[in-house]
Amino acid sequence: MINILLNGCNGKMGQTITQILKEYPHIKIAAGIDTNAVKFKNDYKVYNEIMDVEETADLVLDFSHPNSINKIIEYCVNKGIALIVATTGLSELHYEALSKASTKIPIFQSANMSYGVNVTVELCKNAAKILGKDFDIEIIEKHHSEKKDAPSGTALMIAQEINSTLHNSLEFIYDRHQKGTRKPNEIGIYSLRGGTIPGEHTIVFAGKDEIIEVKHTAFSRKIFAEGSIKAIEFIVGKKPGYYNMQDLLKEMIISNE
Ligand SMILES: NC(=O)c1ccc[n+]([C@@H]2O[C@H](COP(=O)([O-])OP(=O)(O)OC[C@H]3O[C@@H](n4cnc5c(N)ncnc54)[C@H](O)[C@@H]3O)[C@@H](O)[C@H]2O)c1
Ligand SMILES: O=C(O)C1=N[C@H](C(=O)O)CCC1
Repeated sequence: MINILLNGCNGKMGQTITQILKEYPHIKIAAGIDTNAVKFKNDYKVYNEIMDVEETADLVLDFSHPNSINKIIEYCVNKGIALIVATTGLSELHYEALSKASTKIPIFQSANMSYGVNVTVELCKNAAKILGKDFDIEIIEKHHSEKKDAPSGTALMIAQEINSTLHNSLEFIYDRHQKGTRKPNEIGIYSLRGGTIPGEHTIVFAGKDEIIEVKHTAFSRKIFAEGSIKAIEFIVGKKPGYYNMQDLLKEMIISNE
């Protein structure tokens, strides 16, 4: 049995995970944490504050807000348990804190828990290696109207991965208003917000007289929850370190061979 603490349990992802975990008897939510005391029919106790949690657990799964990162890092390091961070909108300081903590505990961080998006990243990196010099690359992301951060963590992750294959030569542009003509070393990242869109990312490779688009569409939040379950199974028993979806996929490929 794997026992988890679910940070942000009363949010959209917290509730999606609560529902999906009912189909996985080997993973139990020992307790939830949420600053919003709204009463859902959770079959686990919900705390306002992680430091007050009395239940023991193997790890913390976080789908909340960047304002809780420092506290959950402190909690996991003190307890010597693993941490999975799916929250987006993190700052450089948050990443530094996660990296420091990963010398003591296993940390899994991914702006997108779906397999599909992580395969999309690989496709785009390969395309960028071949087309990067001659094609202009731009990213368009669409999400629901309640999303707090922009651009999405996924769009930033895709841009960073593409940039790393192009020797970090790209300048990130988030807004073209009054910017003038596009420069060849730019990568544009644009956000649309509306309705209940669970998530859509389109990566455009625009060349002379031709265009390639790589697009991933999430039809529901279930894909992020299913990926989180794989991340839970992956991180349990791991040595301290900083892990991500690529590590999980590599392990899956090896076990499938
Ligand atoms: N990595 C992924 O695959 C993935 C997928 C979906 C969403 N997300 C990210 O997960 C986060 C949550 O998304 P959501 O759609 O569930 O948002 P949401 O706003 O519906 O839920 C967030 C929940 O966190 C709670 N919360 C806020 N501050 C908190 C704190 N300090 N401590 C504990 N709880 C706190 C809120 O009360 C709320 O219930 C966002 O950052 C989002 O971008 C990541
Ligand atoms: O609904 C959200 O919020 C999502 N956030 C992640 C992001 O910022 O990339 C993943 C997709 C859904």
